[in-house]
Amino acid sequence: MKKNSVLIAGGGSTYTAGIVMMLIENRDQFPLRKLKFYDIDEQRQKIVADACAIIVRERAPEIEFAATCDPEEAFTDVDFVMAHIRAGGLPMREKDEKIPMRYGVLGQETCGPGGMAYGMRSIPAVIQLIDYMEQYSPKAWLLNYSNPASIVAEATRALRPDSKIINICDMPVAIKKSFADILGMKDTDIVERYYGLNHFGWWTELYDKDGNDLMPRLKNHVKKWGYGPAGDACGNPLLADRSWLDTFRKVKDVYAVDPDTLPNTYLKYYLYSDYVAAHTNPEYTRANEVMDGREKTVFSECRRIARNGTAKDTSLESGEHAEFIVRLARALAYNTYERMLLIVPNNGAISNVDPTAMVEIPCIVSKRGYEPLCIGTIPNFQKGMIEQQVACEKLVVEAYREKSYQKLWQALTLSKTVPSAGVAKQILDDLIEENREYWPELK
Ligand SMILES: NC(=O)c1ccc[n+]([C@@H]2O[C@H](COP(=O)([O-])OP(=O)(O)OC[C@H]3O[C@@H](n4cnc5c(N)ncnc54)[C@H](O)[C@@H]3O)[C@@H](O)[C@H]2O)c1
Ligand SMILES: O=P(O)(O)OC[C@H]1O[C@H](O[C@H]2[C@H](O)[C@@H](O)[C@@H](O)O[C@@H]2CO)[C@H](O)[C@@H](O)[C@@H]1O
Ligand SMILES: [Mn+2]
Repeated sequence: MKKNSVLIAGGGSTYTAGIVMMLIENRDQFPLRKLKFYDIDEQRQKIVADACAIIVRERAPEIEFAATCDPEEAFTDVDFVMAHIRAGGLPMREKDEKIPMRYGVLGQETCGPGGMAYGMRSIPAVIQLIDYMEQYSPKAWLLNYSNPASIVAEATRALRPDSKIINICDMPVAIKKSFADILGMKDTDIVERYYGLNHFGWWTELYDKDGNDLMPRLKNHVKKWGYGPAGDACGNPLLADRSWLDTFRKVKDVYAVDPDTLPNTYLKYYLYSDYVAAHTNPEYTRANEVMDGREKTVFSECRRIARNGTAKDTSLESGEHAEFIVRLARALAYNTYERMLLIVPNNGAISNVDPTAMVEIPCIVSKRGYEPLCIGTIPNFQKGMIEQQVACEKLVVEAYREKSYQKLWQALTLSKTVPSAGVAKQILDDLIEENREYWPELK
């Protein structure tokens, strides 16, 4: 079996250690020869890298490990780049979330004005990663988690159409784990049909390996509990965070709008934007929760490992985020023909949606890349929502390319989360002020 060289871009991410654990645990199926980290923040990356160097040394000493901020060293001799960078870091996420709330509009990492602001920062950063990869390892694949994945995907389609990049999201995988918990099954035994945009999609069919329909049982549960557990019992670590449990519960109301399908949790931001805005503390948003929670937990554990010189008793662990990206790399490297949800050019897969939209749909993955499955015609409700959202995302990318204030204003105005062009303009003007370091100067 050929051994792989993997580069994790965004080495200082709170998710990096989880991916390292997953790569080590799965090296019989996806063998590694080299593992490198790349980041623009040397100090932040060092916290994670010092711990991961110990983990690799103790558990898989045959893997050559390095962490660097030098693009040439990072991107040379690489088979896969796994990217999860956050342009502007968590402090800018906090601004994305808080600025729209000044005007009564919800603030979210990937949805609405906050998502668009983040998109304007992420586009050049992810394009830069592609260019480094193509310069130093032109045969490599870039598997990208960096958000907002929809806008990033549209930008890569428009600006680097021939590049070997696949944009992905772990939300459907995480939701599928909830389906499995609800049904008392393994998630790998559930087959799905799903379509939409990133953080904006619907399941139309879920069945088991014998072809039995799982939708009726799931719908009965969702009507009462959303995607949360029945009652208070909960073994899912994600739902230990109150805000995630609320989101999983709110699916009950999102589902009620279209009981023929099961929705992605993120649709609450579009269908219940007033409720979300009214139920968010404008002084303490999700970015604050993450800085006080996941970031502190992961970094203090990394520092503890480095201090003790061992990771034998570590609490660091991998989850579905790591599992999904490693499975994707394995399918590309070893031709497994695995069926996975990817964000890809529509190209007719959803026949009544713009062929140039970047859609999230099931694909078959092999050494030759991905082959999307055909979805066919979708109903007017989903079609209308998708078209509005695709227009927003395309306008953000056009605004970035043309440095156009007008187009970014149109993008914000068109978002289902924003009540008027006047409010859109106020939010945009504040976002421009706070993003001067990251956005092109708009004309
Ligand atoms: N697609 C998905 O479903 C999914 C799931 C989880 C997380 N994410 C995304 O993963 C990313 C990381 O999340 P996090 O909470 O760990 O963030 P984080 O801020 O903890 O880590 C991101 C890292 O990226 C680095 N970085 C920023 N700009 C960079 C650049 N231009 N080049 C190289 N490195 C750069 C930062 O220095 C930081 O160390 C975010 O974009 C988040 O939205 C996506
Ligand atoms: O608010 P955050 O930073 O905790 O989460 C934002 C991300 O949420 C989704 O990712 C989930 C993921 O689905 C789950 O499997 C687990 O890994 O937790 C993640 C959240 O921490 C979403 O898909 C991402 O795009 C968001 O960045
Ligand atoms: Mn996602």
